[in-house]
Amino acid sequence: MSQEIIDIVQNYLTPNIPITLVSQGAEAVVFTTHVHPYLPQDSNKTGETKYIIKYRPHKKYRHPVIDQQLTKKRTLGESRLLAKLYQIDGLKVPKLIACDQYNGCIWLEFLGSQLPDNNGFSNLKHFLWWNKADPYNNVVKESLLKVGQQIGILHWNDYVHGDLTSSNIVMVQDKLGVNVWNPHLIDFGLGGVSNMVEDKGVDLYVLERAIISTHSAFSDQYVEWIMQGFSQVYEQHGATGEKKLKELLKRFHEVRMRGRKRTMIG
Ligand SMILES: Nc1ncnc2c1ncn2[C@@H]1O[C@H](COP(=O)(O)OP(=O)(O)OP(=O)(O)O)[C@@H](O)[C@H]1O
Repeated sequence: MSQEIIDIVQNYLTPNIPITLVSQGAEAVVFTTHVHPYLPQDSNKTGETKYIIKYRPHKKYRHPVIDQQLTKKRTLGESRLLAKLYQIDGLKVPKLIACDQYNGCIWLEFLGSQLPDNNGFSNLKHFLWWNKADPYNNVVKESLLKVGQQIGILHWNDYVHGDLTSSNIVMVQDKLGVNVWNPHLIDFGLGGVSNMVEDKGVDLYVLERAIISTHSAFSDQYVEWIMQGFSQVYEQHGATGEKKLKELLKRFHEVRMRGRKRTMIG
């Protein structure tokens, strides 16, 4: 990780906003902080509340003007999308707190927690690993049904994720029950509006591949539960929902077949 990028972000934020590095992806560098971008400092006296700062660094290989335009477009695009998704009934995504498109920065609500016994951050991938000793327990089943419902709500509203891996689903423990986990969808950098069954089928396929690659022994059952939850959302919408679901499942199957053929041929 380049210290240069951390210094740029720290310099931009000023030393009043201490940051901790979380990850460096292809697109963005992600930090946490305990300081809210515009509320008074004492609004987080206990220091319990954390925020995410997602920063899109300058890409040296791009022309500076194009780079600035792209950064602005992508930062604003992800922020607008998140703001819209946050308003959809039942859909769980992080709350957008602030957006500085000129500096490529988004502030978000921090979701999730560390899993017990050093099992890592509570994304779906780690959550399933954490449960591997009893892989089909009821908490896993209920959680995967809810994962499917989240994707169902997203797709039913004609939005797609674009990078639906098990790391981009964060499991948030319910305040009222230690065994209740509510999946939230994060990282909408490649997301957008789409009513195309192809885009939705690809979302489902990407998640299926992610689960097969990390939890192959249990993936059939896991994907079945996710698809059960997904289908429930469509079935709630009567004949129209059933019809759309049928088309979508057909395309998901086709995307899967194409993927298998590609893997076989190489
Ligand atoms: N709202 C959030 N709450 C908690 N953790 C988050 C949040 N947003 C991002 N993260 C953490 O930061 C990581 C990277 O975030 P994100 O996926 O949005 O960035 P990215 O650069 O697109 O990543 P990648 O290229 O790896 O997909 C996530 O996997 C997650 O661990």
